[in-house]
This record gives sequence, C-alpha cells and structure tokens, in this order.
Amino acid sequence: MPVEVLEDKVILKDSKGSSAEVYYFGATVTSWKYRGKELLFLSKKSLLDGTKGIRGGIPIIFPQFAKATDSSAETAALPQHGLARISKFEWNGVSVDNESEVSVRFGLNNSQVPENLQKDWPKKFKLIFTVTLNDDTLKTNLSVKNEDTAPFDFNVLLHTYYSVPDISKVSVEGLQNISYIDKVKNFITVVDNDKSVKFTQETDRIYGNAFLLQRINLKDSVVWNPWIDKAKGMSDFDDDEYKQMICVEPGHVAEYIILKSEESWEGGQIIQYKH
Ligand SMILES: O=P(O)(O)OC[C@H]1O[C@@H](O)[C@H](O)[C@@H](O)[C@@H]1O
Repeated sequence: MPVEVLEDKVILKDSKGSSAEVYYFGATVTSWKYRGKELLFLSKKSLLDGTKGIRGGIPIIFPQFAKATDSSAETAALPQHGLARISKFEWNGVSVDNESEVSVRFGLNNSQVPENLQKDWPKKFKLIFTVTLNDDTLKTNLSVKNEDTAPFDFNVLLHTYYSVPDISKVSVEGLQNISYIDKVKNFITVVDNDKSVKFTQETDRIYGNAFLLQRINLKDSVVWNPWIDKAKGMSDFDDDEYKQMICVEPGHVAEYIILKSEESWEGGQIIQYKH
C-alpha cells in the first residue's frame, strides 16, 4: 500500500523502500527516508500535537517570513513565520500512484485557519501542497490562490531541516559571489566569496537569487543553524541538536510576491539524494 492515511499524518511508501511522512498540522513533512536512511532532521523535543509549529522536517512558511519588519505591511500582525505552519491542512488525497512515483495533496483555505490568525491576516486564499516521492527524490510544491477581491502580498519558504551526522564537517556549496543579508550581524549585506559555507557559529543568512537546489519560482535561500546559545534558548530543541542539522530553505522572502485577485502562484523544490 503506497499511502497510509492515519489520524494525524500520511505515510508515503515507494516500491524500492523509500518513504515520507506528512502531518496534517502545517502539512509539515517530518520524515523522508531514502531506502530506510533518514534525510531530514526532526528534533526529539518537537511537539507533534498541534500546539506549536513542528521543529524540523519541512514547515511551510506563508504568508510572512520571520516577523514583518515594516509595521505597515499587510502581514505585520501575524506571528513569526506566518500562519501555515500552525494550521491544520485538509487531506486532499492521492493524486499520482504508479510504479515510480507517489504523490499526495493537502489543502488549506482561510476559513480553516485558527480564528485569531484569520483576524491577523483577513484575506481569502487557498493553498495546495503536493508531496511527491520517487525513490531518491522528494518534491514539495505549493500553490497559492488569491480568492479575495483585492491583491495581497505574501512571502513563502520551505523551511527544510536536513539531518547531518556532524555539523563541523558540513559545507553548503553554490552560494559563492552571491550577496546575503546577515541576520546575526545586524542585517548587514555581505558578498560571499567563499566556495562553500561552513559552520562554526550561529548562522542566519538570507541569500537573494541563489540556485542551490532544484527550485521552482523560489529565488532566495535562507541558511540557518542556531548554534549553542540559541539552541539552549529553544524549548523544542535539544541543546546539542545544532550539531545534527542544517536548514537550507528555498523561498521568496527578500520581497513580497503581489498576487492579484483570482490569480495563482506556484513554486517548490525538488531534492535528490546523491547516493
Ligand atoms: O524558531 P522559529 O520561529 O521556527 O524560527 C527558526 C529560524 O528560522 C529561520 O528561517 C530564520 O532565518 C531564523 O531567524 C529563525 O530563528
């Protein structure tokens, strides 16, 4: 059976032994295993009961990345990282199921969002999140439809937590000569001349127009590791877990996307495990 539909999550299984798990809460992918090997990081302290955003996997960030810096932004009243990751999506069923690929869908519209968040961002919208598993490849695709009568602004990001055996041995390549905003150093703009990014301290950078993964319509990249002090301050993250994860997050966050009434936007990422 390639798709198991449970009370709180859906499990996708590939014929060669790969699998993925997606919670309805946030439509968060919490596990992606290549033939049994876990590739995503999920904190052992993460809550999975819908009382807090899931700490790990691939939370969907929409319609605001971080907290809006401009108090006049339409999304200014929303909490950090918006509403999608803390809303329960509906199960929209299996869309593809064949020898090589299994694909499932989750949906969220404004009336399914907790009431306080509806007030914080009173827009009519519809999200469809599609997760596709194919042996060594995971595709996550989001479509956003504006069902309101006026345009709205949004950010979007796939906050992907990768599991790594040892952060001191990790490097992220493909960001050379791209300027980034350094959130750890007071949001200064820096141009990266190094061939790869290595991790020896708290790292929180927004790269504009980077092409790191195969991505569709997501031009920015956030690279994040909380490191020691910030890890200690996070209740849903174990003190030492910063050594076992790295977030590389494709998104559209440096500017807002403006979506007109009745129009749709679509974007996503395709991650392939090199084995
Ligand atoms: O603790 P949260 O809300 O899940 O955010 C985690 C991190 O998410 C990253 O995307 C941000 O760049 C960081 O600044 C932030 O700390």
